[in-house]
Formats: sequence, C-alpha cells, structure tokens
Amino acid sequence: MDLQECRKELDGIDRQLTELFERRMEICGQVAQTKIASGKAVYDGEREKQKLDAVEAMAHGEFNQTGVRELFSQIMTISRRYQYRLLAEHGRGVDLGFEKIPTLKMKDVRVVYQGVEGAYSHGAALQFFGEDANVYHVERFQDAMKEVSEGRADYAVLPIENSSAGAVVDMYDLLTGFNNYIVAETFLPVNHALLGLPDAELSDIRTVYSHPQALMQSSRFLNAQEGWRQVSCLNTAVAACKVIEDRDKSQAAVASEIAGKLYGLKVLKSSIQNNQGNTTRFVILANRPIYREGASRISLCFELPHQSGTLYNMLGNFIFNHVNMVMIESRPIPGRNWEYRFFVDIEGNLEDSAIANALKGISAEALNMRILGNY
Ligand SMILES: C=C(O[C@@H]1C=C(C(=O)O)C=C[C@H]1O)C(=O)O
Repeated sequence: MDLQECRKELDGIDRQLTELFERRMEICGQVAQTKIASGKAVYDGEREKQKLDAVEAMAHGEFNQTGVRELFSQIMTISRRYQYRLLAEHGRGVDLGFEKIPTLKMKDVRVVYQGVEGAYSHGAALQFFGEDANVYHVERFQDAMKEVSEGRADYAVLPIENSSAGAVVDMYDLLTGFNNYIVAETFLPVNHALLGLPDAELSDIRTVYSHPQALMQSSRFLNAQEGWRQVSCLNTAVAACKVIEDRDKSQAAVASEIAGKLYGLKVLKSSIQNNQGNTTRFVILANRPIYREGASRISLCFELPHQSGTLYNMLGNFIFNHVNMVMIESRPIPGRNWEYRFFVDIEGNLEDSAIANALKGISAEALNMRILGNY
C-alpha cells in the first residue's frame, strides 16, 4: 500500500471507530439514566479496572496492550464526563456547600496577619482592607489561621506565592489543616526601600540592616555602595526599629516604605530591589465557605496515590469540561510515603455547570477533595 492507500484505509477505520464511539456513548447515556434512578455513583473503579484488564488481554504485544489500556482509560473518562453532565441536568449536581454573597464585608472587621508591624503582610492587609482597617498580628502562619477558624478575626491575610521565589509551601500544608476558605487575593509589589533617620542623607550611610532575604534581593544597589557594611537581622521591621533606636545617622535599614512610615524613618532611596517586578500574592481567608458573585478563580486540593496515570486521569476532568488550569503544586502527605496532595487553581465560578461537572468528577475519583475557595 502506498501513502494514499494507507490513508484511505485509515479513514475507513476511523469512521467505524467514531460510529462505535458514538454508539458506546449512547449506551453510557442509558447507564446514566439507571444511575439517576438508583442513585448509584457514576464512577465504578472496580468495573473500570476489569475493563482495562480485559481489553489489554485482547490486544497483542506489549505496545498495543499499553496502547489500548490508555485508549480505554480515556474513553471511560469521557464516558464519565458525559454521565456527570446528564446527572447535573437531572438536578443531581453537586452541592458544593458554598454560599454566594454579593460583596465581602469590609467594614468593622478584624484582620490578622503574620509577622510584625511594617512587614509586607501588614502592607498587604492595609492594601486590601484600607489604611484604617482594624489589623493585628500574630507570630506564626498557623496562629493566624487559628485566629480566623476560632472566630477572633474575620479575615487572615497570608502570603501564598512570590513571583520570583515561588510557592510559600507552609501555607499549602496549613490550608488543609484548617477549615478556612480563600475569599479574595491581593498582589503586593515587593518594594524594598532604604530607610534612614529623618536627618540622614544617603552620603551618611555606612551600615545597613535587614533580613538576609531583603539584603540579597537588594544586592545590586547595596554592593555598588563603597564601604557599606551589611548586617542581618531577624526581619525587616526589627532592622527599622534598630535604626530609630540607635539614633546613629550612619545606619540605614532595608524594609518596606510602610515600615518607614510606622517607625518614623525617612526614605533615602525607594525601590532598591534587583527585580523591579517582584510581587507577592496574598490570600484573604475567612472561616465560612463563601464566594463573591463573579469570582473567577477556584483553588482546590485532592490526594492521589503514587501510581502512573492517576494525575493524568484526574486532570482529564478539566480537559473534557474545557476548564482552564492555571496553577498546580504538589506536597507530600505527612505519614503516607510517596502519596501526594495536589493543589490546583482553575479559572471559573462555582455556578458554572462545567466547573460543577469537573469538581464532581474529581470528588468521586480522587481522595479528600476540598474546595479551598472561589475568589
Ligand atoms: C458506564 C459506566 O460508568 C462508568 C464508565 C465506565 C465505562 O465507560 O465503561 C465504566 C465504569 C464507570 O466508572 C458503568 O458504570 O458501567
């Protein structure tokens, strides 16, 4: 056979495959009807396993055996997608347990952040809730989560991701450890300023204090200054505090401008960080599953065993519902070697039927799916 003839033959086979696919889907529709009547779950893992073993046994040679396994795993994923859709049309959609609200309550609320006054988290809280917001701080991320879950604070503002350093991994573990929900996000540019005493000038400076990260992130500017000593501190706010307390004009701190304002320091030079676009994404957490009208991003997590194809199958729930995934992170599950918890962000609103379908699929097929928020 030449190429022309081969392709003609393939066209005929593909026509048959398509016809058979459509017939198969029709039967799957009938299966869905029985499930609507009986209340049985769409996903039947045992039946799928038997099916994959059976088709594999029918194929010849290792390559084809793996191939049909993969093919049928996909076909069954599509079959389930279709069934979830039919179930949703019959009012058997998922109750995701979230309440839609017109706007977030922003007035007379208590807001907690982690760290000290003048830290970037403080800046993020004021950026989102306004300069006059009723904010307070705690020492650790988990303390902030606890303040919210136990109702002492209405919201917590915590960093989740930095544009150059990546995910704040501790936060991911905490998101599953507490029943708090992400209700909003805010992006704070990480702008390090050089702060000195009110009567100091740039030419007076000999020693610079800051957190090692901030010193490193401002290395280009700092290293270009001849004879400046760089000294590490616990955090940027402690550095600012030291400068004001020592009353020495030759000392400066690298910290946020808000720290400067708080401690009464003068901005000797703003935006001294190497990377001008450096931004941190903060999430706002509340202790109730609420989402704003028009919310467009959903964060969720689920667990998967360390087996080939499990993640691929799970992500099929997004692909076949045309849901766009914008972030994925994995974290080991404590105490369960080689099993992972995945954190995924998708675009959409909990009211969209495609989203409900995808989430229903994942909740049936993965372990411990949790919607962390729609914001
Ligand atoms: C069609 C069914 O629903 C699902 C899809 C399957 C398939 O397409 O073969 C198999 C098992 C179920 O997970 C069924 O239960 O038979």
